[in-house]
Amino acid sequence: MDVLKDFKEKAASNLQTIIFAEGDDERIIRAAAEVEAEKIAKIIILAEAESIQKQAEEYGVDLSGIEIINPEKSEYIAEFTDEFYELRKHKGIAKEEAEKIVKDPLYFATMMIYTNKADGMVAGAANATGNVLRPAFQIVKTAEGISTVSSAIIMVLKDKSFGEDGVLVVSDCAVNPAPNSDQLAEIAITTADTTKRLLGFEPRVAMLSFSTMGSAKHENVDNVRNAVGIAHKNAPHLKIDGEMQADAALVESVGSRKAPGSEIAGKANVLIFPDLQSGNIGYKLVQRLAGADAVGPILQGLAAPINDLSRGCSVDDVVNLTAITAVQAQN
Ligand SMILES: CC(C)(COP(=O)(O)OP(=O)(O)OC[C@H]1O[C@@H](n2cnc3c(N)ncnc32)[C@H](O)[C@@H]1OP(=O)(O)O)[C@@H](O)C(=O)NCCC(=O)NCCS
Ligand SMILES: CC(=O)OP(=O)(O)O
Repeated sequence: MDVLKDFKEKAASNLQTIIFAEGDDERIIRAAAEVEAEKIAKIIILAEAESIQKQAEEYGVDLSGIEIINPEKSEYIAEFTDEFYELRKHKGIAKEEAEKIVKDPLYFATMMIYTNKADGMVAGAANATGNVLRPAFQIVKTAEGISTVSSAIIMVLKDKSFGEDGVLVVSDCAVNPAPNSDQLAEIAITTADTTKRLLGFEPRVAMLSFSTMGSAKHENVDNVRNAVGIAHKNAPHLKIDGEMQADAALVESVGSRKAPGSEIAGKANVLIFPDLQSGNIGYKLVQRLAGADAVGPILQGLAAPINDLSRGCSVDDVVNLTAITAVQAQN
């Protein structure tokens, strides 16, 4: 299974328009040229035309075929101001403030999605996650039936004995700092759905903790245990189990000792972290120490495909996340 190659091929089979909001970042410029050259998606990039062309020349990359829009001077500003004002006037926003906000590249790009001028968006190489999330929450909002937006990361490991032939989906590593049991259950169910949709394999979801099946007592453990109960009630068809430690989730011999009888222990291919501290730290440790590819964060539960990057991303990370965003946009 070469999931990253598969995403690129699927994206190329039905080209979507993806907008990059951070046109002054070298990795974004290089990735835009690569995505266009490999015909993974059609790219719109937000930048000042002269300045980005100068940068592209300096890097020796070709941006021909890529649409460049300067939000400050765009013909869409009046339309976006009116639309954004309508969306946010209940929060007491003034028209002048709305105009200033939609010129911000992250808001402008999100308005491009909202008004169907682009199919998906990738940002976060130069901006912290919260700055990418806020316009998404305010403008495109949540998909039907979703109350908590979260994120999934596809981890492609060197060791194929873990997860699904070396692929693990982990969540939530980017959005919810301290999810309660209801939110944790929703994160687990949504991540199982993302796994099935994007990767096609049957999710086996482990709800992680520092305790396995009652081995430790603490309110944080209770939060995870309650989430497992809620997830079972709300999605009885899904294979979800816990609470369990990471070794019990991933290693058969440990899983059978700590959680005998569990159909997930030792076989998990989806890991749900109990909170954002463990999730964000956990995925970065595996990425950096085990040399895994970490694609995402892929936002789940938004009404449109808008995805975040880590500021530590490489050009390859941007290209891979763009392919996934394009595949999401096809659905
Ligand atoms: C997501 C985040 C930016 C929102 O926090 P905030 O700026 O304090 O915003 P608020 O809580 O006031 O919410 C802003 C809006 O987003 C909505 N919202 C917040 N979290 C949400 C979630 N998880 N799902 C859906 N909607 C959400 C709120 O309902 C609100 O909507 P409204 O403005 O229409 O009323 C914040 O939770 C955050 O910073 N998360 C951590 C991001 C991060 O640093 N990750 C680590 C690196 S990847
Ligand atoms: C996902 C993430 O951790 O993003 P950043 O590195 O930009 O904070």
